Amino acid sequence: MASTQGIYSSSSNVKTRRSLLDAKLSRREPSFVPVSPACRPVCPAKSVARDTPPGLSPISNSPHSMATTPEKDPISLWNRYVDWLYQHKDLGLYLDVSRIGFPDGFFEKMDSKMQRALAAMQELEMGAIANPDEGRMVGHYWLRNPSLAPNSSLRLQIEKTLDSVCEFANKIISAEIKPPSSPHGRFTQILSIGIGGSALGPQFVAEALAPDNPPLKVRFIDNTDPAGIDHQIAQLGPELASTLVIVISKSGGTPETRNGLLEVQKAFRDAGLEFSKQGVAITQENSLLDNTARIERWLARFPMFDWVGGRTSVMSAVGLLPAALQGIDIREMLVGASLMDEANRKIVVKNNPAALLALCWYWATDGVGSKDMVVLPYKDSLLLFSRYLQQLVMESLGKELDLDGNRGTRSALYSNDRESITVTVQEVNPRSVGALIALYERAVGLYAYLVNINAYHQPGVEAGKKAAGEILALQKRVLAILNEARCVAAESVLRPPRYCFFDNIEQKIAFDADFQQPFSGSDDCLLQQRFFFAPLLLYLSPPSSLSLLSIVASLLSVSFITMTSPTPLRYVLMLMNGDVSLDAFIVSVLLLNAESCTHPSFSYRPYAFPLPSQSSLL
Ligand SMILES: O=P(O)(O)OC[C@H]1O[C@H](O)[C@H](O)[C@@H](O)[C@@H]1O
Repeated sequence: MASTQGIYSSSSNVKTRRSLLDAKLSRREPSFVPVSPACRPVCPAKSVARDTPPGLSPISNSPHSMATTPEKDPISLWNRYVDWLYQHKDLGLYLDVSRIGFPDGFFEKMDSKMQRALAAMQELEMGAIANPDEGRMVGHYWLRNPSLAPNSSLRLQIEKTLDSVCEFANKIISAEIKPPSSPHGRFTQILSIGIGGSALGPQFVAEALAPDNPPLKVRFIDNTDPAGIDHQIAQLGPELASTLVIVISKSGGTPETRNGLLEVQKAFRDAGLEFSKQGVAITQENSLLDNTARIERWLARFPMFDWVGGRTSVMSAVGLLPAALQGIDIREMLVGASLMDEANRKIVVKNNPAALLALCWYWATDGVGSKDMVVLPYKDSLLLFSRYLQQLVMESLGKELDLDGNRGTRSALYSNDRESITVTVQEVNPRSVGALIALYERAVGLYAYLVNINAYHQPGVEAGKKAAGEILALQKRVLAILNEARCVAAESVLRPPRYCFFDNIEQKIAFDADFQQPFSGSDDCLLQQRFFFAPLLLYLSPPSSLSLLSIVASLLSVSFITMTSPTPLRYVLMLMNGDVSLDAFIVSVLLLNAESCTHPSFSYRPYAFPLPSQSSLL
């Protein structure tokens, strides 16, 4: 038996307990998933869901109660459990919503809204343009039942891709396709490079379902942190020669993924290996990645369809290929998801687990996302389900991620008036994992309809990627200036100079004062060209903005900044590199007349550092 629990906590309440709970949490790491729809206040002035319809009594005995106090009497609670328990016998899946405090009549009150949501879902499944921003259909449900695809060409695409995934995986596992220079004579490792929707699904499936000794072991590069990438490559060591590198990117142009690819390709070159003989791309046709893979003649390419969103792509080649290579029965996963989809089409809410979940979310969060959802997997192998759900819910329902903590048994939670939902599967196997994924995908879709938002478009994602392009260009210009200074300095002294001054840096790089640094902290997007010269003190003059400073910080991979006080309008910002000790400051940046230090990218703390004059340093 394996359970996962969704618990609802009001943000402020949970926040105060965060540090305590953070310390206690270990393997059963919860994820906090806001279910707030975008563009709505998090704290509602007035509850939408809790308006008890005329003639209905809230659960609490007190007529003045908000009906938020869950049922406490054990017999009533038992009756509630018996009344509401949803069971899917073929899937061995149980959904218990009895500890959500909705009153009698709530489901009836919501029925017309839910019926509209179900009808919209039906249209979506029939091929409606559910993502109007991009003029796209939304078809992840067809992936597990191609006969539902709105036309035969889409159906064939799905079936052909599934067949080719299975065929390729079999050939790799049986060593019919092998790496050119591996002493093992076959592929033994997978290195998957991708981020967000192109990483979390495959990671979850691997953690949940991979056998102890899979035919190929999988590793992931899912961030642009150079240390993390180096670590993965170092761990592979000589096995790089028998590693299948799968690069996953729907758009084919995500900078983080590209950085990972460039670093891995460099490792292949350094080891005298030919990357193209071991590289596989999963991406949309004609994307940058697709074209690169085609021109460089990589080992294989698999399509990602424009009608599948990244966060719901785990049943496409994105999730299926890595899973099949680990010996996971992907057809069973698809069967599980398809059976769950069938259940989720039922119009009687009590018989429809996704509708039940969506309505409970609606109730628990007042229909305006007034609480955060905490997901606690009670089974280690489902640990990553919470991370997977974070992205699914966060990107679909569009609120920033909030981290908080609550832990305890269900009854402890309940006695503290925490509402919760428990999903239980009899066994964690491909079928039940497929079903879990399908359950939440649909619940998110239905909930989005209930709160009147579109779960399928992604405003901000493309804008974010564009902004990333701008910052990369700016970083290059800053880097050129820093490197120029390094060359000049290197001519005059044998060891790296301790202090450096940069005049007119903003003019030199044509820095736009309004530029908003879209990333925080130490994103390092220029792995290939890292600035390796590290002066002790770096002066920027004239006054530079904190956005510019943050770019310098990212180039130097610094992890935090401190600020001197109390000199008004005069700041020394200490940038400290994570891998040096406190007394070995890598660089500090002197900003004169800097703007107010309230930039959200950094945390500041007073640091008693004497502000030296330039002459005393030289
Ligand atoms: O698959 P890609 O196009 O490389 O995108 C990977 C990921 O990029 C960002 O993180 C987006 O927020 C995600 O929605 C997306 O899944």
